[in-house]
Amino acid sequence: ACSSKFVLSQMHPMWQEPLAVPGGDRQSPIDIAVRKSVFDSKLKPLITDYDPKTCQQIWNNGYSFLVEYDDTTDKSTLKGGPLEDKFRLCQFHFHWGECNSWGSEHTVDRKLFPAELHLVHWNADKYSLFEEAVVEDNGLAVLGVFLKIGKRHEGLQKLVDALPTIRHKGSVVEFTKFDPACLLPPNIDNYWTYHGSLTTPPLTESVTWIVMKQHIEVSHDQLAVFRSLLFTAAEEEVQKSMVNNFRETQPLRGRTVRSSFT
Ligand SMILES: COc1ccc2c(ccc[n+]2C(=O)c2ccc(S(N)(=O)=O)cc2)c1
Ligand SMILES: [Zn+2]
Repeated sequence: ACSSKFVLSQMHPMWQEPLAVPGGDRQSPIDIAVRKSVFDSKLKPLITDYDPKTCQQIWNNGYSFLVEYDDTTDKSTLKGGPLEDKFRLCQFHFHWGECNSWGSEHTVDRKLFPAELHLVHWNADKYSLFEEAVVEDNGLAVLGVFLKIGKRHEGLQKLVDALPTIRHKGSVVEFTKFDPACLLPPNIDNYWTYHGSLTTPPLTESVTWIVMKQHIEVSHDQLAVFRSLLFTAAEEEVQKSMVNNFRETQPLRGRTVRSSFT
């Protein structure tokens, strides 16, 4: 039973009605219908080059928790795959459910995963700041990785151990020397890619999505710690558990999802 103070799985206002963007015809997330995706042999392998020294802090922004990187130089970058330019890593975060039956944003043939990792990058060849890139068609590239419940993820544990120190919205702690490459699946050459949007406000249609076919495994207990976070700030009367912070899948509107594998 949940204690009186904590209203569990209170749907966060932002997610009660998935906001529709007027005229938005490239919204995210989507369902990836595998048999309708089109193999594109011109898609190159993805090249990630992350420097753990650029890791700066971890904080609760009231939607998710973010691990933020210094993106003032080209130290942590993503290129290749569907991308023409070099993109800089600015942050990664997750989306998850109140239970292990759902929580991911993208689905694969309508299959839901318990959580989804997003590594957010912006086009440093064309723009000089994230804020500039976030409103441009080719401004952002987000790498999505599905999480499944299984064996404990050793690399994730450092992050899980920091979560109790950022329980409330607005809390920030220093977090350094974390290599986000440890959160990628062994094979990053098998992925789907399509043009979409941010999945939280401002929902701007500036994202080249690259969703990994291969998932990573985390333990039940590790994911349970995600759910101990709160949407609410310390001073708020009613505390709300940070769960179900995912957006519903959006209409494809004629888009094609390409695959890098057959
Ligand atoms: C211009 O005002 C902004 C711009 C971006 C904001 C934001 C608030 C939260 C997240 N963001 C994000 O940057 C953001 C939001 C969603 C995602 S997602 N889930 O990867 O699509 C990535 C990044 C406000
Ligand atoms: Zn996200």
